[in-house]
Amino acid sequence: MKLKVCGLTKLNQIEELISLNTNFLGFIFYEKSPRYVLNSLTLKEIKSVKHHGKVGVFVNETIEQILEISAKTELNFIQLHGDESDEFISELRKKLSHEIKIIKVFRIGTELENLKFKIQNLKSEVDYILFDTDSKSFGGTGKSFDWQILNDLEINKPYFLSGGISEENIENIKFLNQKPFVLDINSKFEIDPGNKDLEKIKKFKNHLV
Ligand SMILES: O=C(O)c1ccccc1NCC(=O)[C@H](O)[C@H](O)COP(=O)(O)O
Repeated sequence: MKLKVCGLTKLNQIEELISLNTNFLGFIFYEKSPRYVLNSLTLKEIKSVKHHGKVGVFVNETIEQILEISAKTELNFIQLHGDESDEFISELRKKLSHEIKIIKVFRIGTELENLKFKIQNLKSEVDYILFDTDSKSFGGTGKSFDWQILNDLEINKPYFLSGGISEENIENIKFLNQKPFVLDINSKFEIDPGNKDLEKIKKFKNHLV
């Protein structure tokens, strides 16, 4: 399983995570997040990060903004974390460079009825799925959802698992029929929002081998 560390805001921590072979680096471009990256880093600084797994996280952002930010920062993945429609994704795909992959987020809350249908009818324009816990703040809550729900789904794309992943619950991965392609960690590995606890991340990485 691969690892994504999301909500990065510090260049020295990013460099250390790269040296630890972290597979995906998540940058949040959502102003309301306490991990909004542009409060700490410039577009140029994000561009200067040399890595093939740079993920930009967007919440109900316009296509123009996504295109502008991804071009200026040289993102490799666009994570759509809001309520983006199929039409929006198709439009974005047409305009986005084909080297950039799209991750569509499914936030899991109490509304489970349409989930099966949505996953089965997912547009081919989507390259990866990410499952997170639903909340008013969209993400970064540190709360996990009931992973058993995933065992009732036919997941036809590689998926990222997120939402409160920590050393305490990682063992439960063994109960999943289809294993995640990537584990996405965030607030459970922070000293404060955007400031990662690298020692804790190093320790966690031992669970992935
Ligand atoms: O982390 C945020 O502040 C955030 C805010 C709004 C949308 C997405 C956000 N994070 C995106 C992620 O991919 C997180 O890793 C994911 O939500 C899990 O976070 P956590 O529950 O803290 O492990």
